Amino acid sequence: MNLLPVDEALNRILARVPDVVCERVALSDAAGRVLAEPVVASHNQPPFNASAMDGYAMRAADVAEGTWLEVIGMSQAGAGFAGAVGEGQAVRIFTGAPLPEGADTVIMQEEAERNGDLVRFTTPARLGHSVRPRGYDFAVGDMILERGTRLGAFQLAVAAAANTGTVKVAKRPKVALLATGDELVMPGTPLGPDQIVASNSVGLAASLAPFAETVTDFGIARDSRENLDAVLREIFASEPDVVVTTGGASVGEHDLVQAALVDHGVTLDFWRINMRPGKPLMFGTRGKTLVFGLPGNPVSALVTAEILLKPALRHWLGLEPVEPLRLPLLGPTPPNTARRHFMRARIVMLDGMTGLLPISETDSGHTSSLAAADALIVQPGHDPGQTTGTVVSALPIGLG
Ligand SMILES: Nc1nc2c(c(=O)[nH]1)N[C@H]1C(S)=C(S)[C@@H](COP(=O)(O)OP(=O)(O)OC[C@H]3O[C@@H](n4cnc5c(N)ncnc54)[C@H](O)[C@@H]3O)O[C@H]1N2
Ligand code: MOO
Repeated sequence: MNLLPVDEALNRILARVPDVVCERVALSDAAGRVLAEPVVASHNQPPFNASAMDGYAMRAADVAEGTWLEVIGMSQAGAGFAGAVGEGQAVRIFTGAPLPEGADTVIMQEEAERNGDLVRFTTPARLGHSVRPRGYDFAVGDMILERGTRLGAFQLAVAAAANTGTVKVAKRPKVALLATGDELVMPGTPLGPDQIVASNSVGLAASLAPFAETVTDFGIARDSRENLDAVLREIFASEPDVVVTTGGASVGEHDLVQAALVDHGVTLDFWRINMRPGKPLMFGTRGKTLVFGLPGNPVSALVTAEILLKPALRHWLGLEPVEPLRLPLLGPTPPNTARRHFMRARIVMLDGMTGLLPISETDSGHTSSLAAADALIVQPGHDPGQTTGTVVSALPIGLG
């Protein structure tokens, strides 16, 4: 049987991903989005030399043990001292307030002794101490955030600090999901004889949502061409960017998905990959729409989403690929078949060493073991099995 190598499958998918399309959004709507244009500082931060402490500002050279300085005024955040600090003088200052002209150092109030308008210090002055110089955080023209950065809490905060009102981000794809199978019922439904709860679309929706503008679940199509055709018509009429079906991808008589997709105008690029789980995955395009036919087995569906779908969506948004981890095995791995194996594993600390604890369960219908996994060990085809301590590659999973 002709099975496509995993890397070639991924390259063929990535080749079909369109170039990043930009859109401008308010910073307040940008959480989780990926920058399509860098954020560049248009002002200095802090905009002026600022105190990092509540205390006193003076010239370091004037501070000596027992020497009293005259307190000539106050500098508060938002209301700096208008004058200048001269020899033998100090200004009461608060955190974030502008350092007055003439002053070069701040000493915190815990190290000051105040007597009326006079102040002296219990420690020597260190020139420039407790002063944040103008532009110390970032200066005009600095690239604060690169293109391809995902905007999390810290990135949004620095963009806000840089006075950014809107950002240019990558437009996200609209994703359509469809489960197929006569045996499936929606989660929460009492099970009848021979029925199985449809779990794939719930998992896939969560997996893909961080990369998508919308993830629309088109429910369950039955194993009849009539029903499948009706749902596919509805899906394609909604003009999705990415369609993901699960089930019916294999060779059984009820595996109708491939023929139906082709009849609905999908050009099949490949079917069947040299990986486990996930062998019967199909991929094609319909115009600009990417179409993934994932296997029905729940572990196969969610693992192929990690290995092939999420990298495609990352590429869509201009995000760099996730680098594999290199970690020691905390238990042995068994010999592999000819297919590249993405083996479930937990990342744990054992005897002070962080490593990969292989999960022995390899069945592609065994969902509870996948729920316990943090990573997939990448076991090459024909790997003879590795001993504890061997450093191997693994992909972190379940991350946005
Ligand atoms: N003769 C062969 N049989 C099979 C082969 C093969 O090469 N020759 N490949 C096996 C492999 S590998 C996989 S993977 C599966 C994939 O099969 P399908 O994509 O056709 O999936 P189904 O038959 O529709 O379902 C398989 C399994 O998964 C359950 N399922 C389906 N959809 C869902 C869902 N949305 N949520 C939860 N569970 C779902 C379904 O009930 C079945 O138990 O084929 C092997 N067979
Ligand atoms: O590829 Mo199937 O996913 O091995 O069970």
